[in-house]
Amino acid sequence: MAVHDNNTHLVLASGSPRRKDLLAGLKLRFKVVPSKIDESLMNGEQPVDHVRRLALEKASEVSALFPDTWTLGADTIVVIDGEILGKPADEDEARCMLSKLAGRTHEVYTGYALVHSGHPELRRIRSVVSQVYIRELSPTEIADYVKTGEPMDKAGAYAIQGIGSGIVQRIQGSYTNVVGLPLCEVAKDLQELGIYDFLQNGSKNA
Ligand SMILES: Cc1cn([C@H]2C[C@H](O)[C@@H](COP(=O)(O)OP(=O)(O)OP(=O)(O)O)O2)c(=O)[nH]c1=O
Repeated sequence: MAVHDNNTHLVLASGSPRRKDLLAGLKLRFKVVPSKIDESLMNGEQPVDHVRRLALEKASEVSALFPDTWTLGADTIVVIDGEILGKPADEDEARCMLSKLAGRTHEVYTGYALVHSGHPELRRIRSVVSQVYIRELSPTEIADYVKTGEPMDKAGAYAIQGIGSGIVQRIQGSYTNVVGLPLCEVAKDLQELGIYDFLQNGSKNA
């Protein structure tokens, strides 16, 4: 069954510069089209269900615009004591999130969905979890970090790939999953779907 042709590319359904940078690292041919879905939590929704649902909604919304094309959507959250932390609404919330995370281990979940507009039965929806330990932080350290602005568009109010690398003491699991896209798992899925080499090399393998 042919699920690609010479014009095939991947669409990344995301406005996250981190996801774009991560995917670019795989040297795949892709274009970026952000989704506009509502990312609210549903009552009683578990972390895994939440990230998988949002990843699928993001991918599906954008996929509808691109016939016969693969689309990738993703969603990342931080979870501590069963509480889901998304992106902080303001600096107060960012300080509050960082106080909860300081001196503790938390989980980072990223869900991702790969959907093909012409072959809905081929879709893949997965989630990956990593553990992150953030060192003890004084209120002044938290306030200073929030003032940098970096926490504001990041789940859990920190960026492991940025200034936040100075407060992450250790992680267990996938690093790219924490940044926003588990590349090893995504690459494996693209390989299993038979499009990884094609997306890297263009028509060479078509
Ligand atoms: C924990 C963590 C999250 N993040 C980012 C990744 C995501 O961009 C963001 C989580 O928000 P998301 O809602 O997953 O993504 P987004 O709104 O930025 O982009 P889109 O929905 O269009 O795909 O947090 C980091 O950059 N570094 C980190 O260490």
